[in-house]
Amino acid sequence: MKVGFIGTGNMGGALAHAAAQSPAPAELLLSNRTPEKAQALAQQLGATVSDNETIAQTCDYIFLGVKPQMMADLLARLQPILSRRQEGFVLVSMAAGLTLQRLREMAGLSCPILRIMPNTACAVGAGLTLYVPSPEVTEEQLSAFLTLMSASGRLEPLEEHLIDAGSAVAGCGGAFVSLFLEALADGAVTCGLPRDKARRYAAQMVLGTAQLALQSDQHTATMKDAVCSPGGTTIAGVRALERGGFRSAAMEAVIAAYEKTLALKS
Ligand SMILES: NC(=O)C1=CN([C@@H]2O[C@H](COP(=O)(O)OP(=O)(O)OC[C@H]3O[C@@H](n4cnc5c(N)ncnc54)[C@H](OP(=O)(O)O)[C@@H]3O)[C@@H](O)[C@H]2O)C=CC1
Ligand SMILES: O=C(O)[C@@H]1CCC=N1
Repeated sequence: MKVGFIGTGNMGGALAHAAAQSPAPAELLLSNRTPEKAQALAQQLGATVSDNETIAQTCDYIFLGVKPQMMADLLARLQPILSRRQEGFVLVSMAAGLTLQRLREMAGLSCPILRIMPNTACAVGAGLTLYVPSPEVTEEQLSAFLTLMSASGRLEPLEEHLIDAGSAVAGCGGAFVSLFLEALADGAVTCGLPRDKARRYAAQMVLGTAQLALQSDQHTATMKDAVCSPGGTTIAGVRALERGGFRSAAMEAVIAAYEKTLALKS
């Protein structure tokens, strides 16, 4: 199987990392506007540097890793090549906000398309990828895609009308949590902890808390109560977060990301 990545930036690159770890080895072709980026990644992954046209002509799965605003131009350029092939390939779009219908219009084709919403943790096997296949995607194509991406972390099907809301938390949330990690580390550094320890402790604690939330049936409110001793240290910190509008800020971040995703459609 041949798998091509057009656009090997933050997200395309992370998915290429995952594809390189697939239990069903595939030949990986990488193309990027700035070729040095594709070259560096190809060296790391044992992949081949290619170009958009070759990928469109030869690959079974064509990952489109460009910004949503660049997708129309890219697909218009690929359209003559893809229309000559007619079948035997799947377009995989990771672009925020672009619906299957919009992608079909841009490609000028009713070919198999997988609309996915991954996150950057796919690079280390701890990602979450939401996906919605177009009706043209066969069971075999979907199954091969899921195997190809199985080293990326969890893969979950989602109805298309929910994918923008899912994207606001699963796709964008990594940036919000990174800010939180940075702030936690800054707090600990202010209290005298060396920077490397502060960063590591914060990341390990967030990882562990997320695992506890996923693996136990506890509500997060119960998890919070279990850390807060009456009259103790944690509740003093919780009070400070509430004073700063922490929960409201986190909600607003997700809602703002969702609203911006909707704006990308227009
Ligand atoms: N970053 C994330 O966490 C997530 C991103 N996404 C989606 O992934 C897509 C890419 O985002 P992201 O990786 O962050 O963006 P980046 O800017 O990091 O990557 C985009 C890449 O596409 C390359 N590129 C642009 N035009 C072309 C072209 N015509 N041919 C080949 N390569 C091209 C760019 O090259 P150059 O090196 O020259 O800039 C760049 O490396 C977006 O659609 C976004 O919505 C989805 C989920 C999460
Ligand atoms: O910021 C963005 O537009 C992309 C989409 C989801 C996460 N990052």
